[in-house]
Amino acid sequence: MDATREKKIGSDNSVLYPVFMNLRGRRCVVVGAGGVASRKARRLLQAQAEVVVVAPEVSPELEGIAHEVRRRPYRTGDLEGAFIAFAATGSREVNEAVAREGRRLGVPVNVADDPGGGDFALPSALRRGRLQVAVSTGGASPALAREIRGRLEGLFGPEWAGIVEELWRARRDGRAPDERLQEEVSRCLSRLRA
Ligand SMILES: C[C@@]1(CC(=O)O)C2=NC(=C\c3[nH]c(c(CCC(=O)O)c3CC(=O)O)Cc3[nH]c(c(CC(=O)O)c3CCC(=O)O)/C=C3\N/C(=C\2)[C@@H](CCC(=O)O)[C@]3(C)CC(=O)O)/[C@H]1CCC(=O)O
Ligand SMILES: NC(=O)c1ccc[n+]([C@@H]2O[C@H](COP(=O)([O-])OP(=O)(O)OC[C@H]3O[C@@H](n4cnc5c(N)ncnc54)[C@H](O)[C@@H]3O)[C@@H](O)[C@H]2O)c1
Repeated sequence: MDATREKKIGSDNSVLYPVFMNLRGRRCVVVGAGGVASRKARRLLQAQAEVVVVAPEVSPELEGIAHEVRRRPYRTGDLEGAFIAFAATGSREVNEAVAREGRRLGVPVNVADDPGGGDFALPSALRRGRLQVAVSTGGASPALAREIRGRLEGLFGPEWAGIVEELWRARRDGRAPDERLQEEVSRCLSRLRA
């Protein structure tokens, strides 16, 4: 195995590299169609990715999300043309096979049942429009990440979506945020102090 590949999630003191990735129009292959695969596919849809689902049975919800459904077990070749992939079946062997194909093709793979086996892990994230706050424990405790995210939900009200949208518009148009907007940002920031 390639030495750079041996640095696995949680296996040493390195931390995962935090990144917000632009997946718009990118082909993302999701292998599996249970609760975990569906959660991942939902977020891919929000990112406007082109989702390909591979699984023997696919729920109507996933059918609605998927750009393409391959209604059968995974087979080698399914990752061809993928930008990234998700191994989220209930079978360790199948998930490992997906990870192997990813390594061969240079396609990064998220492996749902093995915090040490994947190329990237998903954070627990809250979303208010364009604003996202993401929490990761690097596979140490997904339950803790979810718990922390849950507490942050209460801190960030729905008003943040509008504020960040307005900031985005001003930035896009090359305008400085006006005084009213600046005051609103300050008010919301001061409410974040616990
Ligand atoms: C954050 C979140 C994002 C997402 O997936 O969207 C996420 N897991 C979430 C939920 C969740 N995970 C688990 C349960 C059921 C039990 C429980 O509650 O503990 C639930 C609850 C549920 O499913 O409701 C158990 C679990 N998770 C992993 C394993 C494998 C292992 O550790 O061996 C097992 C044991 C499986 C088993 O034995 O059955 C692995 C991973 N899970 C990760 C992310 C990555 C590390 C993130 C980090 O540590 O920061 C990583 C490494 C890979 C990845 O998937 O990227 C999402 C919360 C979303 C939210 O609600 O905000
Ligand atoms: N990362 C996480 O957040 C997290 C959370 C909970 C559980 N898990 C792990 O994720 C995995 C999936 O969990 P789940 O609750 O979605 O399971 P599930 O049993 O609901 O779903 C498994 C899916 O895999 C599909 N599948 C089985 N064999 C396949 C094959 N050969 N090719 C393609 N698809 C196949 C099934 O059709 C089904 O859709 C489990 O291994 C579990 O340990 C991960």
